[in-house]
Amino acid sequence: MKPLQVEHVVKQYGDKTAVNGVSLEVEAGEIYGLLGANGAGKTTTMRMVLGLIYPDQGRISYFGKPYSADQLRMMGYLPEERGLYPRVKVSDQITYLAQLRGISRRDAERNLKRWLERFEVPEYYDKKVEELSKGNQQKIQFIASVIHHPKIVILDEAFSGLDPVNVEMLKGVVKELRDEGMAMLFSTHRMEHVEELCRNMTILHRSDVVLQGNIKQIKKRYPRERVVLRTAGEVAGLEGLRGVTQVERHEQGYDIRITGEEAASEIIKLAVSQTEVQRFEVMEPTLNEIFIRSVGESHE
Ligand SMILES: Nc1ncnc2c1ncn2[C@@H]1O[C@H](COP(=O)(O)OP(=O)(O)OP(=O)(O)O)[C@@H](O)[C@H]1O
Repeated sequence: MKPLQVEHVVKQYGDKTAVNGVSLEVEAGEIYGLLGANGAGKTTTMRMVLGLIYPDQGRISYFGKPYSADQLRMMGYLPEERGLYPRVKVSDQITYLAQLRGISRRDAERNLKRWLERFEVPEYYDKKVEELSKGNQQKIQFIASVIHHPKIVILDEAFSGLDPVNVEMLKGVVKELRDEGMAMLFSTHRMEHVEELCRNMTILHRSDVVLQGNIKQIKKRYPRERVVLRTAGEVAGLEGLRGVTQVERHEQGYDIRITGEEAASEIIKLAVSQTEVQRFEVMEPTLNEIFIRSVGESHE
């Protein structure tokens, strides 16, 4: 049984369709990317998955069953708008939330201590939330979403407000939870995080699914139109080659836009005839490029 199955869900607010027939499945041990421009329908989809709002049409199942209070206990949610009480002590707040999700106070305290150690901030146990920096509050909010060992977790912009060191730390934790079998629905505007963490994704645009599937396979469907060339010296005449549309010169070499892979072999021939080539690579499109393209295409 899949932890999470969303089938053709539709949600309307008055005559505005916020989500128009979205289907997706998240496996155990998978981080699933949910992407889309502002207003695309991501939050509405996540709220339906959480049972906070009901779909007008379609179905959502959790390990093959419809929504119930038991399902709520096996879910965790990191909302984009953080919602901790500033004046309440971290330990009181998190153990309270954990108890609401069905675990004993003793287990909650033990789990919290373990999590604070994992995040290298054990001293926060007795601190009030308002005493912590924004990034450190974010760690506490993350702990709140996983303290009860949920089987399905929804992470909305999990890394926002964190410095690069803390982003890496939280990424490490997210990967560990994935490897332990958690199913995660991961929504973000940061494509590089999706690229690194997710196997499958859905891109929504104006309430519709515009692109969906395995990220590696999706990338293979798009042409390779960028060449990275690193050389010891100058290469003259790149702009004049057939199929080359743009040449950017950098300290270490060139980034070149091409219309097809034939142009790539002309580039390497020209470069080796003039200087030492240190790196030559015809790049796959980035997820960022694919996102802009698919959202752009659906605009048209
Ligand atoms: N409670 C509501 N009442 C009316 N319209 C709503 C409501 N919630 C969302 N919408 C509309 O539904 C559409 C989808 O909104 P949603 O919040 O799901 O987008 P999103 O993808 O999460 O956007 P963002 O990236 O900006 O958070 C938007 O046009 C929004 O204005």
